[in-house]
Amino acid sequence: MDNNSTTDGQRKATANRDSNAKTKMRLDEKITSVAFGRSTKIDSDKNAPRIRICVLGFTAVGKTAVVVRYLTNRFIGEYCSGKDLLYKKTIKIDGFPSQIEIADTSNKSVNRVDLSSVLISVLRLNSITTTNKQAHVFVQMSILADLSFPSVHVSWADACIIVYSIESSASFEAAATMLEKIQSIKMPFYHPVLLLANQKDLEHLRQVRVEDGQALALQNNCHFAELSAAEDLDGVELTMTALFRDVRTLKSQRTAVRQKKPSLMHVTKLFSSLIGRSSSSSSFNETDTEKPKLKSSSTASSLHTGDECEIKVNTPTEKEVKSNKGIKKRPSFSL
Ligand SMILES: Nc1nc2c(ncn2[C@@H]2O[C@H](COP(=O)(O)OP(=O)(O)OP(=O)(O)O)[C@@H](O)[C@H]2O)c(=O)[nH]1
Repeated sequence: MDNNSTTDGQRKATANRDSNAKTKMRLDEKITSVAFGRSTKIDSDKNAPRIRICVLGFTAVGKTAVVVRYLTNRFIGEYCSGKDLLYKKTIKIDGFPSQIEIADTSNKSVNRVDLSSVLISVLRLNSITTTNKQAHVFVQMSILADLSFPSVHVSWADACIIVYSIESSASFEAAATMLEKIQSIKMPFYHPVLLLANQKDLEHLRQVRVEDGQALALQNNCHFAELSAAEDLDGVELTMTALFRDVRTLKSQRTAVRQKKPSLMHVTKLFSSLIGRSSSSSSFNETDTEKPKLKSSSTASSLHTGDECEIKVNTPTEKEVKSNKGIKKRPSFSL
């Protein structure tokens, strides 16, 4: 009995030490990791563009292993998972700093719906005939499967990395479904996705051919790489950097387009000046050369106050009219 409790105590102490070591590993090299959704100060260049990545995939395919490998250059073997984590680091891409934020999602996350408990309540609620019950459960299951999908993380991200393992065809099928869901969330915009086949070192256990991965990536217009987080440090580095570069280029292109887009103010001004010009040209053909100015003034004021100010400078106010200020006086003749 005593022996057992001592062993338990020792096991707990070892587990604590291990988890502390893992946390330490995550926090060095200026990497911050927090629960997804919490805000932290980033110890970095605030002007550097931000790149947000969401890593998702089937259970135990090496999502955390890939992220930690990229951020720390290390492969540890066992990772404390079970919750969604957000890693932050400032890196240089082609010599320019970028703030990288990587959301590492976990299928065991307590933040998302606890599938088993919801499923049990669904089954309890079903007091109908067996056939109907089966159909019902099937529908509920598909809804629940959707609830487990990290839609919030995907919407938040600029790009996604879907990880599967070459030794698990189930993880490959899950990756295909996730790809579809991402496209449906991000439509109609192009959203960079990296389809990452991990655990390449387990060649003898391979279930997914490299051609199948390539074909799926091609069908969905996304990046593809097959590597091993355990053995291929350069591969992880190059693949991730290529994705970040793609995101950065895309973001700067979108910003440029947004800046070029005429603002509402611009459009209104343009419109009012066009209306002003057209009305003035039509009235210009009439008789009085002074009239267009007055007409354009009234049209502009109803459309845009900015133009009104400009034009009013030349238009005498009621007060000015009364005091005869601002009106060209006719030369007076005295007999
Ligand atoms: N052989 C080999 N094992 C790997 C590789 N990448 C990860 N693993 C192992 O796969 C297991 C799962 O790795 P994790 O990184 O925790 O996987 P995960 O997808 O984050 O897991 P969940 O968040 O629990 O879904 C661990 O035991 C890792 O050591 C790899 O490239 N090769």
